[in-house]
Amino acid sequence: MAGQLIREWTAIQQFPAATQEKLVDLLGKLKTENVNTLTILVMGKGGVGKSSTVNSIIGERVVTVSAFQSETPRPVMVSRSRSGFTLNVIDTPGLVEGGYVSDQVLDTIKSSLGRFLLNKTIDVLLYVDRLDAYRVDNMDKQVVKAITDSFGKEIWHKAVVVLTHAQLSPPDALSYEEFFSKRSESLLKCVRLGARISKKEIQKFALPVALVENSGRCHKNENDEKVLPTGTPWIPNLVGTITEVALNGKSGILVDKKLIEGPNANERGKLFIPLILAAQASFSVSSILCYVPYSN
Ligand SMILES: Nc1nc2c(ncn2[C@@H]2O[C@H](COP(=O)(O)OP(=O)(O)OP(=O)(O)O)[C@@H](O)[C@H]2O)c(=O)[nH]1
Repeated sequence: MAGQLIREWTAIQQFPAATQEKLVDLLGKLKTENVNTLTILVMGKGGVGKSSTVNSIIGERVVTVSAFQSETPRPVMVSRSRSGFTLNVIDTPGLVEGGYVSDQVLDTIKSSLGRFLLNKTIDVLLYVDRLDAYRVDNMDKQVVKAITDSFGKEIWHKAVVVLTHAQLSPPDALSYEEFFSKRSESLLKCVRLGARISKKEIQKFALPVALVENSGRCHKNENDEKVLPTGTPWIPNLVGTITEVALNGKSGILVDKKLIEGPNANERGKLFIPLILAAQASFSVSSILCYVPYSN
């Protein structure tokens, strides 16, 4: 991991004792399965809580959070180690710019992954959105499609759908559970469409959903752990889901030249050859026509 600074994961001690205990158990589970490094890629639209979630997982403010577009240069990889175990979390910019999925942002993400992780794997994708959004539209499908086109359909084997702003009071007469299941079902439907997961394949792609409440005003239980309205402490729950996905037997996504440059990079290059040759030819012709020989 060229030039990547790996710090000791001291912020784990900032978590309440009950959370620390569960996290240490989960890291132990990974280590018994010979997983000594876990690399998590965080992606989604802008303003959905990607950076806040990264900070919540690490337990300190490692990336800037802003109500407006963040000014911290991203992608950024934060690495922490603890008792021989290394956690890498990669925060990325929002994938939508000016109402469209930005190819430029995707290219920047891929080239940064080349710097951070060449020939290593992405073990888990956190696909982040908000629980308190009431609509799923074509843009959501386009974002998932763009991720699928760049990383392959297999990335959804390693995905957790993360819904932030989880401490909400549902509208109308819906219970929290009903609201959650409606929102997550419509988002999962959209992810399956964008990822081209057919009805036959639904069983193969588990797509677990984890709830997150990054706000400092998140309710706490008697052990001082941040809890969801259902009473579940969400940090160990999220890390538990990440651990299950990491150990689900499917391969991680290898960051190789093909992924960084795109599967058809050579083909795309070939398409441009006739254009380049034509431009060169017209340049030579115009140079000849413009050449006025010097005469005495
Ligand atoms: N109440 C609440 N606010 C949140 C939560 N997560 C993020 N926010 C707020 O939402 C805003 C955007 O959060 P970020 O973490 O910067 O979101 P992002 O997806 O990284 O945004 P971009 O930088 O635009 O890509 C900030 O004002 C956060 O404080 C959450 O779970 N609950």
